[in-house]
Amino acid sequence: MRIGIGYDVHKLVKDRPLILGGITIPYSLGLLGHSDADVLTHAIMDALLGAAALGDIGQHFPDSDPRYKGISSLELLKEVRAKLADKHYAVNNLDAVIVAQAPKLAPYIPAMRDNLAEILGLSPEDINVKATTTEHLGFAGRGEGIGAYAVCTIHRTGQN
Ligand SMILES: Nc1ccn([C@@H]2O[C@H](COP(=O)(O)O)[C@@H](O)[C@H]2O)c(=O)n1
Ligand SMILES: C[C@@]1(CO)OP(=O)(O)OP(=O)(O)OC[C@H]1O
Repeated sequence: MRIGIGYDVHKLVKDRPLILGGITIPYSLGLLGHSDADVLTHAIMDALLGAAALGDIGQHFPDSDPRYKGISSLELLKEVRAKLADKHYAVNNLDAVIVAQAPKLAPYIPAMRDNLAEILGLSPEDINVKATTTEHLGFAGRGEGIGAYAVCTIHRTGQN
């Protein structure tokens, strides 16, 4: 059994959609990035890559590469799953926290879990997503950005 951790932050700006776990959430602001800036999925990918000692998403999907401009982070997550499979690793479970003062995310979390589970070939029971405010403290509390943390465990499926 191996564990991994991921953390990411994106800035909230006007005229961008807010996409978390592949779900578009109605809000006046969205996250800025080269991809769709799905900060939750980014933290999860970094946790998975970390567990497999495969570096981080910036190394695999550089933000200088036009192939990734505007890409759905769920597409990148599929690639991360494949990269782990190439090294004979599969995911057991993951847990994540989205740090956002607003909007209220709880109603969207079941759909995020379903999306992530489908792509990772897991049951939604193997995926937990939580949300927290920071009680108006710091960049997230001021509504300047959204952060996400993720941890996961993976196991070997065969000989490396
Ligand atoms: N963007 C958010 C932040 C929090 N929640 C939910 O609200 C509950 C209370 O949050 P605190 O930061 O005051 O602990 C928490 O249980 C979250 O589920 C949310 O839905 N969206
Ligand atoms: C996801 C990638 C894809 O080019 O771009 P961004 O959306 O800017 O996200 P970031 O968290 O900065 O990670 C870098 C890249 O991997």
